[in-house]
Amino acid sequence: MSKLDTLLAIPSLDRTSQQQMQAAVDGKAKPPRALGRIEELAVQLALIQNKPLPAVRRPQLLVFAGDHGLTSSGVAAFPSAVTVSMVDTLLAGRASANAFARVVGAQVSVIDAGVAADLSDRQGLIHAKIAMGTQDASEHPAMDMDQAVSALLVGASIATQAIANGADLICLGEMGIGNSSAAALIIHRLSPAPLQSCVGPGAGHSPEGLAHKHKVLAKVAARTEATDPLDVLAQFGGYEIAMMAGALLACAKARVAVVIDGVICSAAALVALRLAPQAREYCIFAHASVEPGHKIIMDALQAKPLLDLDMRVGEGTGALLAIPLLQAACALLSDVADLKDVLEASA
Ligand SMILES: O=C(O)c1ccc[n+]([C@@H]2O[C@H](COP(=O)([O-])O)[C@@H](O)[C@H]2O)c1
Ligand SMILES: Cc1cc2nc[nH]c2cc1C
Repeated sequence: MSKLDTLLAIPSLDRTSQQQMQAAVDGKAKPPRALGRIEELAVQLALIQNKPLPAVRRPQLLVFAGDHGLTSSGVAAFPSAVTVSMVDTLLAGRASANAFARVVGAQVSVIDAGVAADLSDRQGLIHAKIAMGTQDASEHPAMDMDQAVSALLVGASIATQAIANGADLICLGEMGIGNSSAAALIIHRLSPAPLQSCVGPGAGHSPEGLAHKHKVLAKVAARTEATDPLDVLAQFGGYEIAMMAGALLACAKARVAVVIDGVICSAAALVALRLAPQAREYCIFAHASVEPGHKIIMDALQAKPLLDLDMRVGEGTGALLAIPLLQAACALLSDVADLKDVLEASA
């Protein structure tokens, strides 16, 4: 069995105790189903962790960073060099994700998946660079198959390590100028939906800039008819997307819940779940990105994000904001009285 086959051999979520967990939630001191989706999360976490009292005490955010050769075709409003600057900002604890992580008590790790700069001198960075950014996908596949598979496996081993170090919840996030283009192409091929409906302004675009992005991405899409998930990943990139997909699969394998951020992270989830659909039940979709491709993924995966805050930053910001909801779901099971005791006391 290849390493990839081993990673993809994920057992389906064991639902043996589902009725029992549902009964525990139903028996809490509240009107039936009155805590709505928090109740669903409680059951999901109990099944994932295989414990009647699941807990989220050591959440960990993994922010994967990578650059995209396609930016040389002018698909992004910001220059590629912003990827390095934001990696430095994340390392300095000054990005939105760091601020939110402090609020919710999460640890943050930043990973160089494929930034187009030598970052070997950066302290505190996880050095996992596969290449100095992807190839320009308008001319060539963004990466070759070996690079795509390596990135999946490296992402998986980073998540596995975080879990071995004690993380009981993994949040995924990314940073990469140009990666909304890679995400749009992946969504188009794997959902599948017309390319035009998958393309949005990304980190920001003038109407003219967005029209140019549509044109370039149509040319990229016309270069290949790939629909196989691994092939699509290799054709369109990028390294941070591949590593997030691998990390998601490793979480499912380790029975750890994994929180999915915005549109780029969700595109990585789409790749992972096309490769191993059983991993779906370990995923928590945190928030509805305003980027149009996000809703297409949610529909394709029959997922409903927890939050809708008009966000589109990335970095794992939305995933972090879902942590208190997950902790509330755990507290429902551990801290709330039983309805029968309340009713007996009132009799
Ligand atoms: O998370 C999202 O839904 C999201 C939506 C649009 C843009 N982003 C962020 O913006 C960057 C990609 O945008 P772009 O325009 O450079 O392709 C990348 O660093 C992402 O983290 C993130
Ligand atoms: C400033 C900036 C911060 C980001 N964080 C994630 N993606 C980003 C894109 C930009 C442009």
